[in-house]
Amino acid sequence: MGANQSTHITSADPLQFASVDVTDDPASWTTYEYIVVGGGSAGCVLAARLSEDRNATVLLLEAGKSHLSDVPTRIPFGFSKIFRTPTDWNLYTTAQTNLHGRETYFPRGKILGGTSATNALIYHHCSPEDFDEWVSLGATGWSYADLLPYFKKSEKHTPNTKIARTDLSSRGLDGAWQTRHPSEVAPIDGYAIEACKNLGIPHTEDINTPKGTMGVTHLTGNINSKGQRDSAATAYLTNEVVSRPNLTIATNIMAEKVVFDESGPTIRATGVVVSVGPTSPRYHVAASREIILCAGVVGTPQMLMLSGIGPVEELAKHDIPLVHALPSVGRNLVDHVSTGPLPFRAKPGFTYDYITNRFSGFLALLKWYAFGTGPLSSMGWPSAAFVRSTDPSLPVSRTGEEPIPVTDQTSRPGAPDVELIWFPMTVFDDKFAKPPPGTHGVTLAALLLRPESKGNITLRSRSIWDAPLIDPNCLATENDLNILIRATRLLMRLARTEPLASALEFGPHSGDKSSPWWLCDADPDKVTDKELEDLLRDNALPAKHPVCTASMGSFPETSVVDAELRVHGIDGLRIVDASVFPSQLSGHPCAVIVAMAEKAADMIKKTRRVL
Ligand SMILES: Cc1cc2nc3c(=O)[nH]c(=O)nc-3n(C[C@H](O)[C@H](O)[C@H](O)COP(=O)(O)OP(=O)(O)OC[C@H]3O[C@@H](n4cnc5c(N)ncnc54)[C@H](O)[C@@H]3O)c2cc1C
Repeated sequence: MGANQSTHITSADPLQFASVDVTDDPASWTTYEYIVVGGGSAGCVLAARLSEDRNATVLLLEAGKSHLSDVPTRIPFGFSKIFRTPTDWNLYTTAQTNLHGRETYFPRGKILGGTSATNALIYHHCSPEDFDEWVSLGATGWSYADLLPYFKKSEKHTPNTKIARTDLSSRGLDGAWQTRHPSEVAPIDGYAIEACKNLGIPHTEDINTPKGTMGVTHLTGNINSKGQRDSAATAYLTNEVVSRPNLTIATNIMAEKVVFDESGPTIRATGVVVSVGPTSPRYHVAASREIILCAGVVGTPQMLMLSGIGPVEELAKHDIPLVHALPSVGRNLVDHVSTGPLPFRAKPGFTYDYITNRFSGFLALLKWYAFGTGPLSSMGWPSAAFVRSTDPSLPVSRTGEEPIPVTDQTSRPGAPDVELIWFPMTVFDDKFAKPPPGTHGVTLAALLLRPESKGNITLRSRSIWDAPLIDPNCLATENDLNILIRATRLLMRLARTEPLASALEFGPHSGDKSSPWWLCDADPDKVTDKELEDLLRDNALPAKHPVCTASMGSFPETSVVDAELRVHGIDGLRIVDASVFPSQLSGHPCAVIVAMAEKAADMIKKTRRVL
């Protein structure tokens, strides 16, 4: 099937859209104007927007399967059930020196919709101040004011004043991507919110406004009117979009590398090599205007390096011919760091632990399927508190003692560096293992939102089929560790604040660190900072928000793309995904990535009109 034929979603037969690798002459390859690599959170937006112009032919390449008729990704509360399945890339970090050498799980979605189809559904603009920092780092045109129209363009928000008064002047009401509060949350949620208020954390009705993100809030999620997840694929790849004759969507296809025309005065990206397995034939497909990499924070730098763009020494290590040296490719990996799950015992009736019982779980599934309601329509983290670890009003130390020293890492004084969250079930590890029958609990966690520590993505081999080495370098600085120690003690205080305290059950303070409940029972005035440090080194995890591995900036020595998201020194190649963030946001990144893709689509369309 060629570029001009009617298409829907094709799977695993590159001959339907690409040319067999019989010649090096791109003129003989199947040609599209735009090739979008990676049908994830950003890629779906770009494919949909660029193909609005019926004269533009667009090919979307996705390594994972189609989202159509995939049920697990539709269940809002069930995202952890996707972990380590074929819908996930099954990635792990390298041994983390500062986490007692642990290799931690690093989930990423492998399906149309990408990680927006497998994440925790939290819709967040993040802090307006974060984007001021972006501008100061060379990302001209990416201030919060610049992005707000695209947040609005992408969102279709349905308010629910019974839960919170969202600020409709800052929210999109007729965009593609649905957001709303879940119709049901576990009772423990209200207790945690009230406890936050009693602890001195202000209540914020809507954190997605120019006023910023501080305070405790009911989160909005990407949930549709049927209580199902709305991913970038379900939102943007509608039946109308998928049936456009100028759009080809190819799934179960790996994009291996970009190829270039180096014969002219500038280097131009001309095509992509694809395959369906490590030993399958290679196929070529050409782009007459642009190739847009949307393969995510891991896939994009891996592809760039395999294509010959990256740090000279890294390419040389794998005998990859250098096309263009860009030392920042794969560098500057920053992820939020979570305390990891910290379970606290709850009294019966407050949590969703009962759905781990097979019969109750089945009833919950039926309820969700038939009515779109019940626990499975809820979000894992339906509310959260955004705070500053340096806030002198918050109890982050033992009574009467100075808190462990930290220096401020926030983007600006109005932005947070810590997020407190609560999951209405007992989780003993990141596998979300089933707790023993009869267990009732809430799992608390804190996220370090502005780590100083930076890691990198490097190549394991010169094959795209070998996952690259992922080193987020968690807790590499003392300051990162100390902020998380303050946050952990704050969580302990929150648990012992009414009315949450009355919904939980505490045992006597004990030194038994082998018990999963030791932090629950530990007295926040007795536990030492050293004990909390040991806990974090044993329990902390990258918080699944990695960014910056092909960052935006003005200089090729320190960044990979310019403010128009064009790869420095290469014509016809852009990057649109989490890898281009100039710095880490103090919040959840998916809404920003979708808004960024909306803005990028406008930029690309404008170029097309000019040419
Ligand atoms: C468990 C979890 C929970 C999270 N919760 C939230 C949350 O609640 N809110 C929030 O805002 N963020 C959350 N995030 C983070 C957020 O979802 C991601 O940062 C975001 O979706 C990344 O978007 P992206 O476009 O950069 O990449 P992705 O959405 O991951 O898209 C990349 C796509 O490229 C494809 N791909 C990769 N390599 C290739 C290749 N070589 N050839 C072809 N295709 C390829 C992938 O299969 C994927 O579809 C969470 C993440 C995880 C893992």
